[in-house]
Amino acid sequence: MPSTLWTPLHAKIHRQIRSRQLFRRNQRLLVAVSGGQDSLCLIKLLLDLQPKWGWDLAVAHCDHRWRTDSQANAHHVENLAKTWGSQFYLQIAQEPLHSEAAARDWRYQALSAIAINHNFDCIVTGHTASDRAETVLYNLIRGTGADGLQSLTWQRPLTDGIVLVRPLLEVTRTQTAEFCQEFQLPIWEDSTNLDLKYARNRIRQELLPYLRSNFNPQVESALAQTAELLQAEVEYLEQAAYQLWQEAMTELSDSGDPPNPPNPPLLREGKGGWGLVALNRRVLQKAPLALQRRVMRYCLQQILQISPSFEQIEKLTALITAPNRSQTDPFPGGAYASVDGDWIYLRNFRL
Ligand SMILES: Nc1ncnc2c1ncn2[C@@H]1O[C@H](COP(=O)(O)OP(=O)(O)OP(=O)(O)O)[C@@H](O)[C@H]1O
Repeated sequence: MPSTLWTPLHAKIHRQIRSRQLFRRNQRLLVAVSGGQDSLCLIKLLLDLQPKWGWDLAVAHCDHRWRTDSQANAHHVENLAKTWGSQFYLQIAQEPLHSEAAARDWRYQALSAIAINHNFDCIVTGHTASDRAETVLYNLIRGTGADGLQSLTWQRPLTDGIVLVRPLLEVTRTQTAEFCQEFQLPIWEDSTNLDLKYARNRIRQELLPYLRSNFNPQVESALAQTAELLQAEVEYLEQAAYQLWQEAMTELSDSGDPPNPPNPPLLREGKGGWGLVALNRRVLQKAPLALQRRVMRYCLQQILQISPSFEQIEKLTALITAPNRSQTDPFPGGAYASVDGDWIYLRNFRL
């Protein structure tokens, strides 16, 4: 990289990394670079901050093979890595990936594989405040709760001791574009970003500009701020719900055995998950609805091995106050829940 000019953005990111403890000194960082403006801005900032922090930076690129220019894109990033003197790792999809969701899943697997094979415990991506705003809108429209709205977080565990870090979450796409222009970074334009058949592109190109001109010129930052606020609230709720879950399940030993079936284990683990969960209703009845729903979601996740729907969670939550002997309709796969006195039993007969 030609210039080591220190800009306000350098200072901001340096501060963020320190105050949020995103990275350690001398850490090995695997930076995911697509070649677009956000990840080029990211790698440039990290390369410039590198002397202060002593990081060992490497570049990873994933070729989804979904565009005719994807191989050329990969070469472009490889050449850039060479000019920066950085190690370069490439993963190529075995077959072309055409849906956004499939591409994302494969990309995280591919990045994790590089990290595991080459001893990195941290993968860094260039997600921005604009991505955060789009995610808030996208998930709001789909009807996810607070968890979906806050889902782009600064840090999240990916797999096997590898953490994903997103240091640009308070930087907008306008800012990354200006930064790339200032440093003349050679952006690889992704033609699919313009394709309006993808919901995300319609949010980016149609919905957000509409909201900006008709409701709030700062709508991106406002939505990103909403995600930031919700992140802390979801973290708090998760901790409280986890504690309640433990209490609802451990009450058994304090209050004697549940009536039926006699002496069941609280959790019986089968091949792919749990076969039986027993929850104490008296413990759950004292808790607020927000926590009751979360506990029921955990249980269904364990039993059904999928992310449960709103209706499924509501059905199970209703059993907390339902009359004795109440029962739910079967959940997918045949699992069902029933009330026996102070206890809710959730059974999955497949396990
Ligand atoms: N093909 C890829 N190879 C490596 N990393 C990628 C790739 N695609 C995306 N990423 C990483 O995921 C982040 C967010 O992905 P998104 O799909 O929003 O990428 P994008 O629109 O291509 O963004 P960017 O402008 O950073 O290229 C990127 O900033 C980058 O760090």
